[in-house]
Amino acid sequence: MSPLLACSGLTMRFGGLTALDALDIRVGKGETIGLVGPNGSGKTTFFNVLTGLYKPSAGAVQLAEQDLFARSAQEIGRAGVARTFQRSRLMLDQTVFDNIALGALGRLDLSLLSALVLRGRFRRQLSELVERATALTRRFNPQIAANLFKPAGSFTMIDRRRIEICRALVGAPRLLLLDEPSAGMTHEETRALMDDLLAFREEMPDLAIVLVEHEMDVIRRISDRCIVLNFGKKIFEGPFDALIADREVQTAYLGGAQ
Ligand SMILES: Nc1ncnc2c1ncn2[C@@H]1O[C@H](COP(=O)(O)OP(=O)(O)OP(=O)(O)O)[C@@H](O)[C@H]1O
Repeated sequence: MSPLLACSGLTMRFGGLTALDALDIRVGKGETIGLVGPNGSGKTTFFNVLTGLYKPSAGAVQLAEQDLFARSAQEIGRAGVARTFQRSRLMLDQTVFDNIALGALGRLDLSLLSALVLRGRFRRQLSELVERATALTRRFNPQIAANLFKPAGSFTMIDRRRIEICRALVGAPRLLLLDEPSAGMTHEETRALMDDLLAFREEMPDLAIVLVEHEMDVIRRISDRCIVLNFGKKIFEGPFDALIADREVQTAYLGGAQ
């Protein structure tokens, strides 16, 4: 069976710097991949290329056999790729609902024609979106669902992360890219968020996840398979236990690789 995501020879150059070097990465439907590597190894660049923020220099990207190489961020989003960012991108003075609704923009018809002429359909779309946002946030924390129209800034750090994940999920993606969800959180908060994600995966078994994370405990708990990057190259692919034992990975983390 062909994988959900298939990247081959994926390369991203910034002038003389090769940030992604002929990467071959495959992700199956429902699989969770832990993507690790030292600082500057290309993890976020991989996400930026996959989501259309950067135009790759060479290679091929397919999602469910649909060619996504160098497509626009909107097209890629519509094809089913969603992400969260390392640094929060929530609009803190806007409501939780407004923040989550942004994740569904590509799938809604928000044209003036729709708003003026097809008012019934427009209202239906909006109320469906409120229902979806309520259901999603309730899975993570009922308190968020109960306060959907309060500003996102009035929530704790972990709830803000949950809201960001809900924003990524509201468009019903097939592939979810999580960029260091534990950043800025305590160990307890990280553990609670991982519990959420594990519970979530049970409910959405077809959703594929690529998780960038420095916390090895998180990678161990949540990944079906791990991939390690170093200087934009894939240096390891396999189960977590083998990653920990791998000499090249150890050298990359301790420095002095290459
Ligand atoms: N827009 C850009 N312009 C020029 N160089 C860039 C750009 N984005 C990333 N890079 C470079 O590409 C390389 C990979 O960076 P990237 O942010 O993808 O690494 P990372 O593995 O995500 O690191 P970290 O773990 O610190 O987030 C780095 O050398 C970085 O400086």
